[in-house]
Amino acid sequence: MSTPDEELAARLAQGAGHVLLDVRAAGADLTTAALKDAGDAAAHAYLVAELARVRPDDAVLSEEGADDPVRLGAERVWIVDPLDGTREFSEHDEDGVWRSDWAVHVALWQRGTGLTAGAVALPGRDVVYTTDLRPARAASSGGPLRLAVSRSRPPELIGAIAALTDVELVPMGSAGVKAMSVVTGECDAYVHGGGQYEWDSAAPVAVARAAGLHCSRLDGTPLEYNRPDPWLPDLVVCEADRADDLLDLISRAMRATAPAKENAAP
Ligand SMILES: Nc1ncnc2c1ncn2[C@@H]1O[C@H](COP(=O)(O)O)[C@@H](OP(=O)(O)O)[C@H]1O
Ligand SMILES: [Mg+2]
Repeated sequence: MSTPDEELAARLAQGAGHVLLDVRAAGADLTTAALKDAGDAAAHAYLVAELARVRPDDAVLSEEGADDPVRLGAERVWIVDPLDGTREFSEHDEDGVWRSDWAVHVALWQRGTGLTAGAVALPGRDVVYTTDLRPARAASSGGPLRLAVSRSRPPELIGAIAALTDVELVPMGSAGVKAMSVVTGECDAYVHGGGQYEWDSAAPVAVARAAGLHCSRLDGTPLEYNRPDPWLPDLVVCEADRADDLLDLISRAMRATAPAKENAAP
């Protein structure tokens, strides 16, 4: 049974997704930059208006809004990324079809509990993943470790992991899409380092945790949300029973990249 907050998260993520599909359909004549801006702005406006209407007492932290410090004293904070994978939203694939690896993230953080509800919509694929809906997860292939990685800026760490073990890199846009690829079993893990913000991972982590997956910082420490500085630069999402092995592999890969950094020219 889903809670009212879970139902709301799903409805808002789906609603913002419809707004984004409309923006893209109407924006054929826009430049890529203008299309990205229009999508970010329209999805943000929809989300904050709906939250103000149905949850007027809750605070909001959105990638596209000014950060209101009232959230730091709030009991309930909606952490939203109106358009994650903005770049992919504005691009076509090699067949000339609009790319579908972008997402809308809606998560609820509550004081003392952390992330309590969340939804990740993939509007280009007409699917919404939520904290109360557990899709059947395809079994692990047993082959190389299938890693979901950024298609535009794969972290340096990924190369170091690939040097230590047999991996299959699966490039795609959007943190939400990558995390959901682990939820469905398309990939074994999503490993990210080098930079991100709370809104990039809050809803994906809420959904992945509800699906029984391990989610943490790369050093295994907890992901914490609604911090004064929303910078949350790294994370790993993977099957719970391979978390220890993967965290050990990440630790060795990080040690392998560290000397190169120390010796690098300033
Ligand atoms: N090094 C970095 N610094 C800041 N944000 C980053 C980042 N690497 C990835 N991200 C953000 O994480 C999301 C997924 O990126 P990617 O598809 O490359 O994995 C994107 O969010 P937005 O599209 O909402 O900006 C992107 O901006
Ligand atoms: Mg994002």
